[in-house]
Amino acid sequence: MTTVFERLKAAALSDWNRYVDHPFIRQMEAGTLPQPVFQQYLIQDYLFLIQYARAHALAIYKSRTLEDMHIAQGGLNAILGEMNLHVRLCERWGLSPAQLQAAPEHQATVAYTRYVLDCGQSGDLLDLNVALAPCMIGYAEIGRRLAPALAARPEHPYREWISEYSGQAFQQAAQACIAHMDKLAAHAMTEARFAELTAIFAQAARLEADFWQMGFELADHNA
Ligand SMILES: Cc1ncc(CO)c(N)n1
Repeated sequence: MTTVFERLKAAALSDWNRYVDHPFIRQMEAGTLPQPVFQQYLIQDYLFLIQYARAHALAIYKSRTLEDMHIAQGGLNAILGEMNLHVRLCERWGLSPAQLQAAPEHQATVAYTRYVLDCGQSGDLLDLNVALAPCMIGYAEIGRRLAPALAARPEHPYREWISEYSGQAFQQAAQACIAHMDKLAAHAMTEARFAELTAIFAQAARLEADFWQMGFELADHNA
């Protein structure tokens, strides 16, 4: 059976591909991504995850059943766990969590996180899950794609990042997200609704591509 996620991805394929196949990802895979670009990205991603955790918490609030609440809680836990990666890597560069939190949010971070939060505030749990989906499922797809680069190169500079997203915990969180969208759509999906959801999904995918691009811009700016 085709999942709602597969239908959304097919309907927004060019935006999806610009996100998961961005030069940032290609350079990361090859190990040629400049370190300052990665650092700027990761600092913004820490700020992103704080807001993104709020969006998962909003999904708990938007849940009308305990079952949905538990699923949303699983998503929240995955995000809070993911931030350990950011703290660990940034610590090595001499940045404490307090310093990370004090960094100014870039427009791309503000745009993406507040867009997702607004989808949840103005819409229902399905709208919110579709807005959250490119993040969870896209990073899992990227993790799987980049994992073979680690086997080929034991000293890969982006080993920890790739391991995080290709790892079982994150892969499972992405699978849960796919299954949850199917469950919610079984109650609420019409063809008109699908068109609206595609617009949300495509917008979030474009905001993801802008997020990668921001790393290059900030590194250029600070050079
Ligand atoms: C921008 C962005 N999208 C998705 C993820 C995966 O949680 C992340 N950490 N950051």
